[in-house]
Amino acid sequence: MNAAAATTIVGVSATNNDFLLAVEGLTVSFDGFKAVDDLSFYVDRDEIRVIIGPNGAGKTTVLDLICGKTRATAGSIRFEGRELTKMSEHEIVRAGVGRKFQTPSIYEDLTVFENLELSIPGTRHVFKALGFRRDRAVVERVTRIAEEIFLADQLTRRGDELAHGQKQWLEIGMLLIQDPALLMLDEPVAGMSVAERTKTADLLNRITRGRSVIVIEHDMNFVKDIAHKVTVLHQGRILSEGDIDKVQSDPKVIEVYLGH
Ligand SMILES: Nc1ncnc2c1ncn2[C@@H]1O[C@H](COP(=O)(O)OP(=O)(O)OP(=O)(O)O)[C@@H](O)[C@H]1O
Repeated sequence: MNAAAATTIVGVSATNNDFLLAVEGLTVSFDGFKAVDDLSFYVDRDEIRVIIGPNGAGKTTVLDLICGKTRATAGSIRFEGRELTKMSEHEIVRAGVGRKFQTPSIYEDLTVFENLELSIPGTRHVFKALGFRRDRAVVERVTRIAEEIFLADQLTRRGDELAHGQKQWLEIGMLLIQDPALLMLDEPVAGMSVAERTKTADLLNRITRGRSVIVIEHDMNFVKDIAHKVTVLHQGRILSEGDIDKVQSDPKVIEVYLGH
């Protein structure tokens, strides 16, 4: 069911739990400036949603609001029926929301294996404990994720030895190993080669079985490869929304974004 249909059926507010994420009336003001202004959008289960828009449109701020880094001035963010605006960042992570920032933040002095292992919920303190041994389940889980992110043959390499694209994949893997129901990625292919972008599109298309992904992106070729639906932001509001063809041919979008 799409957002419009849900709104029609339930009337005023589409608090419909069919959606993985329902953002309604979301607003944040910084000293009176509304970076996000009465924004509503809905993300389906297993959907890849791409958010595009000019610089300063509010894209990163929307992700900051969803993950709890920034507090909303008004509005609601319902995720699997739970209200995120009232939860701390840690609670939001535990509820199943993973967020990757623009620059990779892996542990440079640890191996790929160790980076993934440390990201498994609950292993951080076990790792430090005397006599900790890796059990087979951990090894299998790390190996499975490493295969997904094209790093199966890089497990013993240190983070600082990886190429930029490999670091980006490792960070996606560090989120995937936590098995989030919603994964949010801010410009994941920035600085990647064309071949790496193609592999990343393949990776994102594979991982949406059982989870949804929100991606902020400027590279329209990449957007075409992954987007189920595109939301175009401008001045903190939705300028256009729909499939890539609809959005690309929308005169308003061409005027403020694509035509530049
Ligand atoms: N903590 C903050 N305090 C004050 N203003 C902020 C804050 N965070 C964001 N803004 C402002 O809100 C607006 C939206 O910023 P945001 O980073 O969300 O845009 P964006 O669409 O992600 O842009 P870009 O494509 O350049 O990353 C900008 O004008 C920015 O300066």
